[in-house]
Amino acid sequence: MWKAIKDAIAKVLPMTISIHPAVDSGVQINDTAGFSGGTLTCKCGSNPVVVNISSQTAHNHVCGCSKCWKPEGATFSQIAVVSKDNLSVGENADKLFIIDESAAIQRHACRDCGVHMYGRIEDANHPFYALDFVHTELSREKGWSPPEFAAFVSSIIEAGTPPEQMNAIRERLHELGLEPYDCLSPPLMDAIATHVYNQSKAAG
Ligand SMILES: N[C@@H](CCC(=O)N[C@@H](CS)C(=O)NCC(=O)O)C(=O)O
Ligand SMILES: [Zn+2]
Ligand SMILES: [Zn+2]
Repeated sequence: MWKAIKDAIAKVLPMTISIHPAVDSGVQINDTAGFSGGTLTCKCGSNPVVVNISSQTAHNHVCGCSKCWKPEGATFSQIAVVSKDNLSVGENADKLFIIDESAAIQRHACRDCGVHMYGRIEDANHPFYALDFVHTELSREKGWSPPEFAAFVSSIIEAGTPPEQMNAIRERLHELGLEPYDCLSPPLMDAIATHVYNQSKAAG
């Protein structure tokens, strides 16, 4: 329903493209100084899942892939990382289930509202092992690190965005200061490649 309305509007008014509610009116530059975490709450009206995070996040970005959780009507998700040692489930952990146990990122979602509360990498050989992926928009606290770039932009086509809208969407991302990439940002891709090189060197 939302998607049909959004597509119809985008056809006549391309500038109304919604990237994500957290950035659609401009990326919020919060006061991040001294910020050391907060709580994420799922969308359930009663017995919500609560996740505690005891650090600032890193590498916040918007992601266009089909696997990351997006709020209703959004084209992208917003996602950042924290060390798994700084994340714990505070309430209603029994409501969480893993969306896809075979995925690199094990996304723990609320079975009642569907929100992904955190995504964990369990494979010790993965470049991002020991990091958890989180959506800080689920928190009421201000001060989380703002999104810095847009990842997996071409992937939004897989979820139904018409390819003809891609120029306008990439332009909008530029305008917001979120450089669009079709995978991750160059520093993150370099970190992955360095990890692969070091692993192959260690293996001889
Ligand atoms: N084109 C694919 C891309 C999926 C993808 O590779 N997503 C990235 C960014 S979240 C990833 O690292 N996925 C690992 C995983 O989902 O476990 C899609 O849209 O589904
Ligand atoms: Zn929920
Ligand atoms: Zn993603």
